[in-house]
Amino acid sequence: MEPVLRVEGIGKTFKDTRVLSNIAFDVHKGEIMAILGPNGAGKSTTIRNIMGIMYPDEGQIVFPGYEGKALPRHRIGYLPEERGLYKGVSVLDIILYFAELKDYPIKKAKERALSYLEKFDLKGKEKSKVEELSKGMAQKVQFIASVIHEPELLILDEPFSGLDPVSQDLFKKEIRELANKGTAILLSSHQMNLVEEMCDRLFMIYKGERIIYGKIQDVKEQYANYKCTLVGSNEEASLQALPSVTRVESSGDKAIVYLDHEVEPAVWLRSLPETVDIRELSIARVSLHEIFIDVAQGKKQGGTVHA
Ligand SMILES: Nc1ncnc2c1ncn2[C@@H]1O[C@H](COP(=O)(O)OP(=O)(O)OP(=O)(O)O)[C@@H](O)[C@H]1O
Repeated sequence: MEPVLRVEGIGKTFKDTRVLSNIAFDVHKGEIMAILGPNGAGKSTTIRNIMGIMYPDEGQIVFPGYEGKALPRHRIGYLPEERGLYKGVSVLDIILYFAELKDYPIKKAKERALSYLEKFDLKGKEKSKVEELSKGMAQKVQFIASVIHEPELLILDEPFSGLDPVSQDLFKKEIRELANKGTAILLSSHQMNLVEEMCDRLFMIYKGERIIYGKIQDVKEQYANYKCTLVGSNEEASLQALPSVTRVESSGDKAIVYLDHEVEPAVWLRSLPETVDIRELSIARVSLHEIFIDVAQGKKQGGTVHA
């Protein structure tokens, strides 16, 4: 796959605090690549280095299609973490202003803006001033402004923060459609469960360092053991004593039984003794969030998984 952006071993220190160490990943055409990590992990600092808002102390940012040339800003769309649009300007004018900044044809931009406003439930708001919009509406307008010029690379810093679930779904759908049309997308989030279903690859960062990098499916296969959620009257100790159980978390009649990496769910189910009381049972892989907690707490070794 064609990389549109290559981050090569960047490091950054503020005063005497090291906030990024040897961060390296690619973003390919047509994929959604997520930088995931908790607050303060270094996601925005990584993005600001890519955008040339600040410069890395070590390593470099490379746009392989533009070898040796300056950052191709007109080919990049950027939704910064700090939201903010000129408040006194109308919705349509602000979007067209962004299109003009990127040298995008205004007539085409206007058509695209109107179609996006309709898609995002903002039809009729073209002439409203930004200050008259709700926070979520303003965020939709800022998103439109970041994609109006059909960027090759789209960088979204925490695109879902502050959105209600319906708007989150709208954004998720739109981001997926853009990737399907070939846009390379890099998005950052600390809401792992939200991006779990939509990203193709991920880079998990913790305290400025990579802890996992790879395809979402490979990460899940390598790190995500199965867990069995069980409702029934069972003693925690008796569940803990079952074969291939690594740990049990129980609350009342509900228990989550975490299984060894090697376990085949069907084989494990057949091995359960008749003494286990089962009123409800489901088996699923643990979530990215749980993988992250385990790796960050040193319970599992992180690394690159067929990146
Ligand atoms: N300009 C700066 N000067 C000094 N320290 C900074 C600066 N910018 C960021 N940092 C520090 O770098 C670290 C990483 O911050 P960053 O904003 O990249 O995290 P993040 O992963 O985006 O977090 P969040 O999810 O909270 O937005 C933090 O410890 C932060 O305090």
